This record gives sequence, structure tokens and C-alpha cells, in this order.
Amino acid sequence: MTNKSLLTITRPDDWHIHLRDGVQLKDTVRDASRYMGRAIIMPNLVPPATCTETAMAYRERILAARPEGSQFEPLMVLYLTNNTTPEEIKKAKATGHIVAAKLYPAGATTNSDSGVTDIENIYPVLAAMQEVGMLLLVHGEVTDSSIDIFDREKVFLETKLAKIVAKFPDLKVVLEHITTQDAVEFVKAASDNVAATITAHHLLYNRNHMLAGGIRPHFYCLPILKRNIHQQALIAAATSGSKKFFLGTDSAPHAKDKKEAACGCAGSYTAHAAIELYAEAFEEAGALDKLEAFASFNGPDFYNLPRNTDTITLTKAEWQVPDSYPLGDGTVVPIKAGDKMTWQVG
Ligand SMILES: NC(=O)N[C@@H](CC(=O)O)C(=O)O
Ligand SMILES: [Zn+2]
Ligand SMILES: [Zn+2]
Repeated sequence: MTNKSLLTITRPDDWHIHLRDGVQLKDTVRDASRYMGRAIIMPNLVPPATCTETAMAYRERILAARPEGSQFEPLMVLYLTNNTTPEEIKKAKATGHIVAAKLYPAGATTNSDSGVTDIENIYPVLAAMQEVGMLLLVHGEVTDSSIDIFDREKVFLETKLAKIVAKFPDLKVVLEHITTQDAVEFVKAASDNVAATITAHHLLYNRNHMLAGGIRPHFYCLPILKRNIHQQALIAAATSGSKKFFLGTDSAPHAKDKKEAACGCAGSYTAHAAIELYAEAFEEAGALDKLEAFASFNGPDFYNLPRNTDTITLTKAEWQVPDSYPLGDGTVVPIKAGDKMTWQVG
């Protein structure tokens, strides 16, 4: 339902989020579970969740960190390494709680050092995933230091992902947090087994927001914000009505001092206002009527899970984002810190 000041949609889910661990968990889970029904929980912990036991133990810690009465459901993901076995995939799948495995090319992003060094190393694992129906989630960037950082996603599609989807046509693949027109085109041209998540920050911002008139470290995330034409292509994809694109915030908190540093960490925090940020982007594009499918239908449909059956309501009401939020024993500076937002849930 839409009218001038209210927007009611089926309860959304977040198909890509980092909740971290330890003392940070109660803060990240509180924000993530505010209205998201489920979330795909990224496994790039230190050390990463590489086996069924560690992923399931992490799930228990997340469940324990939920606010009283919360029904928030964490959907777990195995972190693929060169040593992952097909047996581990089958064991993980049998739990019913581990729904995907994540390919981090080694060194591509935050906590990816244990990732896969050569994708051919995991072909037997991908075959097992295809067989049991476990999704492959991909951080799609090459790590070759000779490739320009702004080209790493495009080169990954051409040199790596094209091979994977050709060799494993029945494997369901989600290209995570896409940032380029090239990725939009790749996903559109691929079979129905290939989809993509899009973050709110890649819909709202381009590299000028990060680099023009001063460097703004809280916009620094991977894959890095690209030029405006890519932002426009992402907006067009998200609002197109195509079932291949869905909500994944990639909300990735780092403590303030780890971002505001000579060598700052990659990752932007958006879970404090996830659907509100997407609503601003969709409204700006004149496509608020497309938000529900993107946020609440396309994800569960692709994962073969039921859609949520209840609703949330966004209200057109201005509020100011705090300068920071607590994050364990430190703080995190969220996207739009100190700025006004125009949609509110509640
Ligand atoms: N997106 C990021 O810039 N950072 C993520 C990792 C990731 O999703 O690549 C993180 O864990 O901090
Ligand atoms: Zn990533
Ligand atoms: Zn991520």
C-alpha cells in the first residue's frame, strides 16, 4: 500500500549482512533484527566460520543476542577455503540452517585471508553444492594487484565468474553487493540461477561522495563505490522489477578508530536504517512501488524459502541519524551520521 505518507510492505529480509561477534553482537543483532525477518549472515569472522560446527555455534550466539521476543532468523553461511570438502557441504546442508557457502577470493576484502586462492581448487566443492542445492555467494573481485581497484569486479566477471556459471549451470549463484553496470549486464544475461544483491549505499552514492571535496572514510567499502554511470545502472536494475536483484545491505561495521585512520578498514554501516535508506533511493527514482519486490519477495523466491507473511510500515517523517552508535566496547559511525532521513519505520 502506498499513499503520500505511509508505505506498508511485506516484512523484508537482508540477504547479506555482517554481524561480527563477541561484545559487538548485541548491538549488531539489535539493529539487524529491528524489522528484518531473516538475514544471511556473512562468515568472515576471525577466525572464519569454515565448518558446520563453527557456523552452528555462531548461530547460537546470534540467537542468544536477539532482543527479548525477537523472531529474527539468522541464515548461516560456510566460508569456503582451499580445504573445504564436499562432505562438509553435505553435512552443513543437512543442518537445515546453513543455506549457502561464500567464496572470498583470498585477500579480496576484510577478513578474507583464508579464502580461496584458485577457484579450480574448489570445483569438487561446487559440484557438491550444485548436487545438494546449496547456494554459492560470491565476493566478485579479482585480487591481482596489477588490476586497478575500480576494475576488479568487471575483471572477475570475465575471468572467473563466467567460468563458474558455465561449468555449474544448475548451481545457484548470488553475486554479492554488485557495483557496476557490467555486473548488472552479466546477471541479466545469465540464466535464472544467477542473481545479485545490491546495497543501499551503492544506490545512494558514487565515488564522488567518497572522494570529492575531502576523503570520507565511512563511504570506503569493497567493492569500492564507482562512477555515477554505474550508480545509475544499479538504480535501474533494483527498480526494474527483475526478480534477479534483491536487498543485501552488506552492513559491515568497523569501530570508528579503525575507519578514521591512515589505513582505514573497508565496510559501511547501514543496518541502523536499512529499509529507510533503500526507501530514499527508490523514492528518488520514482519507484517506491518496486521496493516491496526487491526487499521482500525476490530474495526468498531465489533462495526457495517462503516469503514473510506479516508487514512493516514506513512513515514519511524526518529524523536525525545519530553521529555514532555503540558497537561493543567502541562506537560505529553509520552512513548518514548527523544527517536527516525522511522515512521512519514505526
Ligand atoms: N564490504 C566491505 O567493505 N567489507 C566487508 C566484507 C565484504 O563484504 O566484502 C566487511 O566484512 O567489513
Ligand atoms: Zn564482500
Ligand atoms: Zn559483505
